Amino acid sequence: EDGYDLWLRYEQASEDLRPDYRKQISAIAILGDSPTIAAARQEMATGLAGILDKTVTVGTSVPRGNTLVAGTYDALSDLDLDRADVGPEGYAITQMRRDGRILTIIAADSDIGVLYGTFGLLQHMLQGEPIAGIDLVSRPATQHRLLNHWDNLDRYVERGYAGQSLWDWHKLPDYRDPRYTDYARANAAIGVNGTSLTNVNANAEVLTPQYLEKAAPLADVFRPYGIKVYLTARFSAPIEIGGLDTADPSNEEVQAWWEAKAEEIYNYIPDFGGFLVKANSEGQPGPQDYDRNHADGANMLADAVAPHGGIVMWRAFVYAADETQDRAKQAWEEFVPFDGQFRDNVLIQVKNGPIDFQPREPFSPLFAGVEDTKLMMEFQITKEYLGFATHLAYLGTMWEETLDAPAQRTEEGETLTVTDMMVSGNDAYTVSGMAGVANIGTDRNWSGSIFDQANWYAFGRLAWDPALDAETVAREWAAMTFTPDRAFLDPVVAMMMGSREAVVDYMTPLGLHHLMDTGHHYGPGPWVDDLDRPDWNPAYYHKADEDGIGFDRSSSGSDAVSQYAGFLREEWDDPETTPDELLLWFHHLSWDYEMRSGRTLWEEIVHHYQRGVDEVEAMRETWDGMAPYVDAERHAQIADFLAIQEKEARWWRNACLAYFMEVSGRDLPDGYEAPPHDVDHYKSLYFPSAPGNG
Ligand SMILES: CO[C@H]1[C@H](O)[C@@H](O)[C@H](O)O[C@@H]1C(=O)O
Repeated sequence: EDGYDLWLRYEQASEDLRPDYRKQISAIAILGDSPTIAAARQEMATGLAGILDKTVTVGTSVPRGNTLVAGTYDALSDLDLDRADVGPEGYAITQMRRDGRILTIIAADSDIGVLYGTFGLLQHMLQGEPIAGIDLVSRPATQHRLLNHWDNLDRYVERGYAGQSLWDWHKLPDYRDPRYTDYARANAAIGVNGTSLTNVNANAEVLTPQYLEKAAPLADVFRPYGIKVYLTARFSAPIEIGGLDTADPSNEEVQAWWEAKAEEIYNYIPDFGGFLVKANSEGQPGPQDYDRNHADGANMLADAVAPHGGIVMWRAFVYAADETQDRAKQAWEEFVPFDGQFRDNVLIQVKNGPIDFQPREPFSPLFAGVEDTKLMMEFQITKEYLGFATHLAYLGTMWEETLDAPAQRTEEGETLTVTDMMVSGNDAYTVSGMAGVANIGTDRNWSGSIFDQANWYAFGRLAWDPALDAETVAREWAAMTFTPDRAFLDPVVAMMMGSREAVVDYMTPLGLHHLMDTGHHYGPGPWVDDLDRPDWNPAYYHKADEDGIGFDRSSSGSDAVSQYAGFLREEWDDPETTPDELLLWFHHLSWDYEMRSGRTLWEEIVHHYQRGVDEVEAMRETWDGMAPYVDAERHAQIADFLAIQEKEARWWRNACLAYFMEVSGRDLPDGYEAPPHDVDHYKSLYFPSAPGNG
């Protein structure tokens, strides 16, 4: 057991369920004849053979007996079904009795809906649910559900902790690694329908014929699984590979170059999804280099792909040239003035928080800042700031917290969440999307650790249905990855549900952020204060001195709080009403500030760092007790990684506390163990061979 099969392990159903499943599914047919239907047939055969533990053939016409039958409503017209409102990608699964036999029916409007429904039924069974009387409809809430790979053409993955890039450009186009198919299956199983193959720190080369020829077979492999290929567009490509001397979006030659380039790409990949762009951020070229704005840049690319049905995802992760202003405010300031000026096929892709994928941030104020601009969520599945692949941190809770956060109030007093803002508009489905920065590489288990697979899974599920709760998703995943046995699921799901908060506690509690060491972003570095840009330094973010700690973003500080809706501005402007979780994000407070708990701020900080370590100890204990339910190989790897996590949770706790003790001149309150070393020791540690550096 090496984790390769992800959520597609198709273990046989329990003794309680198997006889009944077998009785209700004595014959199987999937009607239709596209490559997508063929993929559904193949998946159904493989899946049911495992679950029912018998040889399974999937026919192409409705057989006799208790039958499972799948197809589009058109293909199933003989059955005269009531059509459910499943939309272009959704499906319905129902049961009915006909002529004394049981029919289990998967129906959809499209072939891809049939494939999603196939996965849906298999997953239902893998999660240990009965199928008698099954009656469900599932359709995605968002239209574009994409993985973003930060993969370089030399197969190095930026912030990747799971080996090399899957895309073997050297052997493409001639060799189509079977792994590409498994990647497509795993993604289709969770509803992901797009993949951007290359790093947002883009290399223009990928747009040359040499690479397009290699990207085309990837698109061919993914197509039956409903997955479109996207590429990152380097804004200066017209200069680098086009021989022009400018990339100015108002220049007609530049526009014509992109139009021709789009045309060329669509010749290789007829259903190419479009471009993902990082511009004017961290040294990437962009329209501002020519005194143009984000809308000018995005619209030029949007016009080039529009005739072919493509979209542009333009990232809002920007760094303003003015490095003295609060970085948390920058995206809002660069995008809100252009609200309403972006083309219809442009989505602005916004990181969940205003800074950068920290263990906890408030949601990005952009989500409530624009009215006539389509926004899409960007989550980071790869755990750049949450312990890479070794630390167990289930991110479903973090994403749920963002998606469900109240963001705006209507005139009628109705509260709208971030999800509401993201999918708002007349036809939410057609104007919305979610992107996840992939954690996938060539490691046998794909994600660098078994539990990191849960984050890939949760991303897909929440992109499909942002209203799902994180616990349900964790349960689904754990049941399919290990066992639906409740004696395993209850403790393990509880462990997953608390895991991200443990990381917050031992890394950056109470609204602290960006305390990691520079470059690798793995270990603690709160003392770092000498990097070129002020806003690269942890010291810029925590502002700890002998009097207090925290970043004042209230109306008397940077006033970032005013980028939020009135009801939030009011709540967060005052430390007394700001929730503890965001306290030091918005306020600079004295070490003696009295917390709701009755502790002083200093005591509270210490309490959280300790709690984080305790929590990881408890996770190890939980996992030790799970040995009877998990194969030895996976159990041991997870146990080893938890041991690493505990060691490093202590490292974070001790290093941060030693540093804060030094700047504040305080000792630890009674009952807490002092860090074994002073801060100089932690400063002198360095982290060798960190993967994933930018
Ligand atoms: C791709 O660059 C990344 C960079 O490695 C990462 O450290 C930062 O968090 O975010 C950047 C971004 O999101 O563009």
